[in-house]
Amino acid sequence: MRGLRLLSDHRPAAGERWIYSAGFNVGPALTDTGRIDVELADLARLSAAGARVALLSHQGSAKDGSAVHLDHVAGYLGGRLGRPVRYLPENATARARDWAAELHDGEIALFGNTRLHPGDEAADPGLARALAGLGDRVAVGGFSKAHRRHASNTGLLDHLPGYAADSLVAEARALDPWATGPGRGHAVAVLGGVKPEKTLIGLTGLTRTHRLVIPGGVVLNTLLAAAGHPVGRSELGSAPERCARAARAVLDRTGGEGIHLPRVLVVAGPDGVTRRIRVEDGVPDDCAVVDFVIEPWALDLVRGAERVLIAGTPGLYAQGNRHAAAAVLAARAGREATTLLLGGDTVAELPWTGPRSTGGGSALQYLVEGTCAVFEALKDNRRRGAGHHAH
Ligand SMILES: Nc1ncnc2c1ncn2[C@@H]1O[C@H](COP(=O)(O)OP(=O)(O)O)[C@@H](O)[C@H]1O
Ligand SMILES: O=C(OP(=O)(O)O)[C@H](O)COP(=O)(O)O
Repeated sequence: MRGLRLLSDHRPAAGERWIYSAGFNVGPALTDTGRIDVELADLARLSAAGARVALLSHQGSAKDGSAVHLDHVAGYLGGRLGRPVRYLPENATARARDWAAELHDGEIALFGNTRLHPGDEAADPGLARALAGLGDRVAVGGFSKAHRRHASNTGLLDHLPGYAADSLVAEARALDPWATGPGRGHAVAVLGGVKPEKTLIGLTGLTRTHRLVIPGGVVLNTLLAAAGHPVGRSELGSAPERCARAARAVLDRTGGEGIHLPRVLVVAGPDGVTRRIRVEDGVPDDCAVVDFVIEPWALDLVRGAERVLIAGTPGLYAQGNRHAAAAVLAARAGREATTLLLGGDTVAELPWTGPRSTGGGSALQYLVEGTCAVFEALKDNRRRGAGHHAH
């Protein structure tokens, strides 16, 4: 965390024009509000000092049409902050810049979902420049996207002086003991979900530091395919070839040692009906892996581990495929404090009261690499004195 400008070191003044880059990647159902709650203290402090805050967040993706407007987040924020938070549905237009210029001292307004622009994820410099027109300084929160180099986080840092929000620093610091804690002898990681980072960073990195990795979700499907098992219509995620190469490299390096490959899988047929099959029989062409059975020896290691990380639901939990997840959680009952859940869907879906991080991919990157793209961009921003010509 050295070399960053910290928001906590800055005493905000009335009338200062801030952009606050947040990670409110939560759908209208607001199933889990953790990603909003972590930003409340920073926002309240800026507002109480009279700063004017143009709040920006991503949600969903332009790639699959899952990005929606964020009225639901503004409503929730207003309730929690005890003051109205308007949702202004644009962010890169002259109109949005006018709205930002008209904010009152202490006002917080949430501007359009940045993921409604394909250019956010493409780190379009023109979009970053337009977004930067909403303020004079940027506070970077949103730890859950700290591994991304997108227009709405690192892109803004090309134009404005950047400050690490307390939320960003606090979430990273909370992970430190999990990165530097016991090594192969004592730690177990459960991987799942659908995003490529679970394989590219999680499987690649955690097999070096953890006694046992239990792959689930797309990580398991990718490993099974890499090991030569037919996987039928199983989900292989958005970067199947890169993940397959990473899985093959892990298998070559480890010979499979320290990795749990199940003998029994739960597959769903085209009608959605599930049944158990043996891995050696292969997943039928019209079926997909949705869950699996963890071997008793592996559950013993989960039970005895000093620390357990769970990054991604190991099965399609929300659709009722809960066998692997339930077995892991049952094995950790009474040891909540040493069991960490990472990521949006994982935290929202699994019934767990222990520690959690709002970041899935970002937390894995931080744990494995010791930093994230956003921290490096903030350091670079400070070195360059970036944006200090700003009004
Ligand atoms: N075998 C599987 N096949 C398809 N999808 C899966 C499978 N296992 C888990 N998933 C999906 O992965 C989602 C979580 O993925 P991801 O976004 O990577 O996790 P997180 O948000 O916790 O980082 C779950 O909501 C679940 O629907
Ligand atoms: O949900 C997120 O990450 P996660 O699924 O790894 O927890 C973040 O909001 C980042 O979103 P993205 O993976 O669409 O860039």
